[in-house]
Amino acid sequence: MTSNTSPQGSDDGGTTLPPLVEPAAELTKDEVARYSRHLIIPDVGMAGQKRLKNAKVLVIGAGGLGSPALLYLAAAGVGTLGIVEFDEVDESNLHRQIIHGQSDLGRSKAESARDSIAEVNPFVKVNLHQTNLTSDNALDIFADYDLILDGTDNFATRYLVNDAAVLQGKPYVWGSIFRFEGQASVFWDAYGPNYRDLYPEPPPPGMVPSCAEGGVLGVLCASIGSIMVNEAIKLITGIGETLLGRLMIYDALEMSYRTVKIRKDPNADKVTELIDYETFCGVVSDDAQQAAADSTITPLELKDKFDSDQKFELIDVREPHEYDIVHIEGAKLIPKDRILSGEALAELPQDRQIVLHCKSGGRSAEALSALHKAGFSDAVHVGGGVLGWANQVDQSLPTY
Ligand SMILES: Nc1ncnc2c1ncn2[C@@H]1O[C@H](COP(=O)(O)OP(=O)(O)OP(=O)(O)O)[C@@H](O)[C@H]1O
Repeated sequence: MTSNTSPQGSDDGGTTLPPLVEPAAELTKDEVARYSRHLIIPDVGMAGQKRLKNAKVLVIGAGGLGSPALLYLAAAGVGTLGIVEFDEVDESNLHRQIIHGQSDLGRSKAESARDSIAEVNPFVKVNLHQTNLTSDNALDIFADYDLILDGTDNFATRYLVNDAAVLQGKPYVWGSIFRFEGQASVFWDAYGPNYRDLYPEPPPPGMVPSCAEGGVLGVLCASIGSIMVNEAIKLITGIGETLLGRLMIYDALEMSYRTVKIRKDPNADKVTELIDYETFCGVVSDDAQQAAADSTITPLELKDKFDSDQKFELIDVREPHEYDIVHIEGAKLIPKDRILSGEALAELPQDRQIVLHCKSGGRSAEALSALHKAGFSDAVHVGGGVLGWANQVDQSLPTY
């Protein structure tokens, strides 16, 4: 998912920090052999590798960013890794979530990640937290770790991770990806800015498409995930200059990157407690929720409409390239933004009911709210969208 706004600023260098973790007492003979190419880098050396061994890193999400991050943290010799993940491996994950493979389809992502880590480095202890990270469990889970790495894809979890890290005085490595662009930074309220200094407010619901809606180049996950691990290693060992106070922006199409300064906002409200982040981020806007409350039909009800020869107009509000992947026979494509701007209203028939759908129901709910306001009071949308149709009505269709 991409970021809230385009940050402005100039870069004037990174931040050197004290090592986060004390060194472990010793490395075994096998560990010395395994990490020998690290040990002969003077900046890392025995002390740095022992710090990695003693480090406890919590990774939220074993998806696009979490996959390369977990593999490289494990390979680097981070002694304890925690994984927070509730989801299962889906076929559409495999082009980028390289910690999972074909035989893991349908398995718990957390368990699949644990098994891959054991292959990469059996010296790593892995703790599984097979749950959704929420305001109720975040502080308990974070308590056992030195450093948090956020590999998730939604704003509610990002603000939650930030606030829990602030409350516990812990550093937090953050990354985000969308199509060909990636961003990364380090937040540590005790020494510099936190995520809220960069993005004080979440974007309006529906304004920033997710990777599931907009797509992502698989290899971008490796580029940004490995930069996040690089930051984690520097924080743990105290070497180099971190991205604390800087935002790195990477463009894989242009093959360019830049960093901009992030300033701590002296007037920002202090984080004092965890809140309801779904509401804070308005995952679906109030207007859309209200519009959808009385005007949602199921994919099976849409099929009944087709079967009973009812007069209605089915409008697909996704983007043209999504329509090319899969669409419902008879649906007319009018992308959501053309409805929200009012531009497409004149194209809509007045003599029949309008039925909207998108991929899974979020965008069509936003468009539905606009249609109700424009006077199309009997318009409805299809909960579950084209994915629901493909799962419940026409299983021959592909999903994406
Ligand atoms: N609050 C949360 N707690 C635990 N895991 C989370 C939370 N929010 C997101 N995740 C996980 O973070 C991962 C993010 O991965 P990614 O951005 O590649 O998206 P995805 O959900 O796997 O795929 P897609 O968005 O294409 O369906 C997912 O595996 C998701 O389950």
